[in-house]
Amino acid sequence: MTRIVPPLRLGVNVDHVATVRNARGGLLPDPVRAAQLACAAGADSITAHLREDRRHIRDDDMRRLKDVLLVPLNFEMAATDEMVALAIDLAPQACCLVPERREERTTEGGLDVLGGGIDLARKVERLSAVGIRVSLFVAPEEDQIARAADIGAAVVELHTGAWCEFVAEGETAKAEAEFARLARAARRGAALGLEIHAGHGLDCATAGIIAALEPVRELNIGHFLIGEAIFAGLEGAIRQMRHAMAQGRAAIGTGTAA
Ligand SMILES: CC(=O)[C@@H](O)[C@H](O)COP(=O)(O)O
Ligand SMILES: NCC(=O)COP(=O)(O)O
Repeated sequence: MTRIVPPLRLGVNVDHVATVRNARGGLLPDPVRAAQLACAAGADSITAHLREDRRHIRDDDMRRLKDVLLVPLNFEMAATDEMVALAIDLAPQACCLVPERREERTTEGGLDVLGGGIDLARKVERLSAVGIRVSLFVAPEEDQIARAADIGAAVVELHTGAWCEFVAEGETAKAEAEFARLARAARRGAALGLEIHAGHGLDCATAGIIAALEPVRELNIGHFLIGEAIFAGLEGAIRQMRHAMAQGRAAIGTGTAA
């Protein structure tokens, strides 16, 4: 019997186009132009993280993205009152609530959904009430995922950063243990009715591996693609990524998937 494997979407994160722009001031390179190119190359959605310190994406970038995109915009943001108000005003198709610390170099760890209490639950409710699909960016911890379902999130995005670091450092045993945690978390979330996304630090190799986890429906990838675009162009980088994801997905049901 033929297995119908659900498709895997690619969300392209354009934050680090803005990082390069902001290194010199001015308007170039423009993350909105990168987003349009990414869409032409086959991105299913665009992700942008409006950090509280505006170190890369800025408010005006979010407005312009919302104005021009024909694919869903995934607004990544800290779970603060300021960001919730901005998101409600902008009305993107999706919001991903992430933990944020000013002094961090990049997003460390997952959102503490259990510790977020009623305040986080209310934020999820306010965003959902205006039709925004809410995702919580979490470490692969089953109790956090169960709480995400309890407070009405539609999606969890599993933080793949620790796994990718172990892979890059050649820490094979740690990488295998972390991947097993991701696989368990994905199954548990799907069983609770959550849609499962994954992202952070993925490259073609790791994306190809995680693509073979059937419950995972979307990967959000930025830093690698924007870096690889220097060598292969954005279209070329996205083509390579799509190929890696398709190969990983094709392994499902053949007995060769992880
Ligand atoms: C939450 C997340 O994984 C992405 O937003 C990614 O972190 C890119 O932004 P930073 O590199 O600023 O964390
Ligand atoms: N949510 C993860 C994301 O959008 C991209 O993360 P990265 O590929 O830039 O590390």
